[in-house]
Parts: sequence; structure tokens; C-alpha cells
Amino acid sequence: MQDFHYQEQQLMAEQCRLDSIADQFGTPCYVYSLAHIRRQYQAYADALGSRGMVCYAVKANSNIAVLQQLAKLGSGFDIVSEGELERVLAAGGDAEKIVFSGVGKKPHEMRRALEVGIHCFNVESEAELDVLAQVAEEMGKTAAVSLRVNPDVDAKTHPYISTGLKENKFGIDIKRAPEVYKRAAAKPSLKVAGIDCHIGSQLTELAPFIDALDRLLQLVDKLEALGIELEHMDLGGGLGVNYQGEQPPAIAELVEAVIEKTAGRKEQLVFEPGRSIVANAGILLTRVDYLKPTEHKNFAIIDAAMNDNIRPSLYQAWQQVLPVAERHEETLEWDLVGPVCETGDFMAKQRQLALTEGDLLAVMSAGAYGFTMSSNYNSRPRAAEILVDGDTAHLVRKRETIAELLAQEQLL
Ligand SMILES: Cc1ncc(COP(=O)(O)O)c(C=O)c1O
Ligand SMILES: N[C@@H](CCCC[NH3+])C(=O)O
Repeated sequence: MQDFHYQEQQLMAEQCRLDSIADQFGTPCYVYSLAHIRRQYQAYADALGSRGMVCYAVKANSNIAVLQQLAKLGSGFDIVSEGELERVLAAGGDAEKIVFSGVGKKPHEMRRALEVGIHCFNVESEAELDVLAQVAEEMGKTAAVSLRVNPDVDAKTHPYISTGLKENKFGIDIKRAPEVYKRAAAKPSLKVAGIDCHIGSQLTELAPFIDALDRLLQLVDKLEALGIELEHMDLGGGLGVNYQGEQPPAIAELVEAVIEKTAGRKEQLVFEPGRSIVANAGILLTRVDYLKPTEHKNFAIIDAAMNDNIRPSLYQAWQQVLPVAERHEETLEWDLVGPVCETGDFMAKQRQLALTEGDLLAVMSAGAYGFTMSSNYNSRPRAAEILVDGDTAHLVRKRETIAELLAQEQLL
């Protein structure tokens, strides 16, 4: 296997040959490096030390074996649905280390989270605060809450994944936050525990994190003057990775900058990283089915499609595509497209590659928001997921079968 960029070199170092994985489990399939996931988690945990807690954002990669391995390392979890909650619990995660984010939590989801005793709800609106207070009261419980504030900071990322601007649906306007905190503090079934913000994803600069933190700290001081004391400050996730030569700050650099800015403060810190832990731990393995050179363009039809990895179609995301076996023939420019009936179904455009039908390709940096955003569009079964640990490739989610898909439905 040739020069795999970034951290996926780990896959080679672990002597697990991708061609035998493809033969054994079929393509397309997702392949993750456990060593890389561990290393990235540990970078957060080591930098944070006793200053706080890492709550891995489950939405990035919610495979239960991945969650299990993170739980074993001591990770907490950031969830956004009851489904994610049940995954974490099934993986052996500690409920007391779960924070619950998201703008649309249902009462039944709140109930389940209160029943298992999660660490905190990141509340995103006043209406949600009222519903949570009522649900907790009915259960005779006290719900720990953080308000997710919207600091109106430009995270300088793709508009679909920017969350901290006032035109975004997320969080409570930072200017209104003191009023909402007072309201929360007055409700007997709520306990004000913290403050939370998350300004966006794939951030490649430190400055927006620090700007948001500055605004948060001003608010924390204002709250203290009002007699509202917090136990933790949650800075969200969002640290970017290298897809195409981006140079985001290192994990330790981000965490250390936050620790420095908050020196002398008593609040624990919480981070909710997703992408920076798993993106470069994963590849999407796909086979070239047909080559279709035309007068205008050369198309390579691969067996992974937008239903397997929607990032290129949805965000015009660029992911490196590398041949698994090194080829020495002359290269040509190819558009790599999937079998789905949509013009927008492409994995990569204008890539210089030497291709033959049957070749295996690796779509790099596919460990985050790859499988978790996959669908059954065109009635395509979802791909298998494989977790490589040392020289062993574990099948941690089998490919769906068409029979399983049909069995979910009912004739009239
Ligand atoms: C509330 C919240 N926390 C954490 C994350 C994880 O973000 P990332 O994968 O960019 O680290 C997200 C997604 O952007 C989020 O919405
Ligand atoms: N799905 C996005 C990230 C979304 C972050 C969720 N808040 C991506 O692939 O880049």
C-alpha cells in the first residue's frame, strides 16, 4: 500500500492489508484505526488533566465499538438524541459523564436522560428550559442545566457547519442569557450547573475559540455578580482536521490556550470534540467498478456513493482519494462518481490517478460524519464498519442486507 497521508499511516503500520479487508468484508466499507482514535482522545485528556472532562461528540462516529473503546479510556459523551444516549449506555459509557445538546429535545428524551442520571442538559432555548423543568418536576428529580449561549462569533467555516452566529438556530442570545439564568435559578427542579457554547465545526484557527471564550468569561463574571455560580464551562467541539493541507491548531495547543485563559477560575472545563478524534482515523474503502472515458471527462464509477459519504455532495467537501495498490502507469484526470441516480453523486472531482477497473481506492479522512450521515437512498444497504486494532480487523457493524431493509416495512 502506498503513502497514506495523515494519520491513516497507522492502518499500514498495523499491518492490516486493506485488500484483504476488502476481500473479506466487501466494498464499500469503512475502516477505522483504533490506535489513532486512542491517541487523539488521549491528547485531549492529557492536556486537560484534572481541569476537566472530554465529552466525545457521538454524532461524528457513533459505532458502538468506537464508543466502547472511548468509554474504556474514561471518555464522557456529548449526545443529541435518545438514540445516541442508548448507544452510549450500550457501549458501557458512564451516564454521569454525558452532556445532552441539541435544539429539539423531546420530553421523552429528557425523561430517559433524567432516569439514567446524565451530567447535564445543554439547554438551547427558554421554551426548552420550561419543558425540562416540568419533566424533572413530574419525576421528582433535579435536572442539571447549562445554557448554550450563542456568542455571535464568526467561526470562519462552511456556512452549513457554522453554529455560533446570531443568524444560526443554536443557543441563547448571549445578551439575554443573564435573564434566562435567573429564570433557571428560580426553578426548584433545575440546578444551574454550567455554561456552554459551540461555534461551529472544522475550525482551523484558534482565534474564534478564544473570542467565544472571552465573551463567555464576561458572562460568567456577570452571573457571579448576580449570585449565580457555575461548576463548569463547556467550550463545545469544532477543532478541524487536515483534509487538504489545512493546518488547524494541535489539540494540546487549543486545550492549553483555554486552560491559560481560565487560570485561577474554579469551574471545570468540558470539551465536546468529534471530528478531531475520529476523522483521520478512518477511510472509506471502495472499488472501481467501471471506467467511462468520454470526450469531455473521464468518469470512474466507484461502488461508494453519496448515500455512503454525503460530505462531498452536501458541503463540496474535499477528501483525498488514494489507490490502495501503487500503480506506475500514466495518470489521467478522473471524476470519481457513485452509482446513485443524482448528478450530485460524486466522491471526488478532477483527480489525477492511474486507474483500472477493479482497483481499490481509499477515501481518506472519512472517520467523522461518514457512516453516521449515510442513508439507504436508492435502497442501497449501508456499508460495513471495521475497526483495526493492531493486526486484527474486527467487523464492528455488518453490511446491511436487502432482506433486513425490506423487513422494516409493511404491505397494506
Ligand atoms: C453541540 C456540539 N458539540 C460538539 C460538536 C462536535 O463538533 P466537531 O465534530 O466539529 O468537533 C458539534 C458538531 O458540530 C455540536 O453541534
Ligand atoms: N456533518 C458536518 C459536521 C457537522 C457538525 C455537527 N454539528 C461535516 O461533515 O463536516
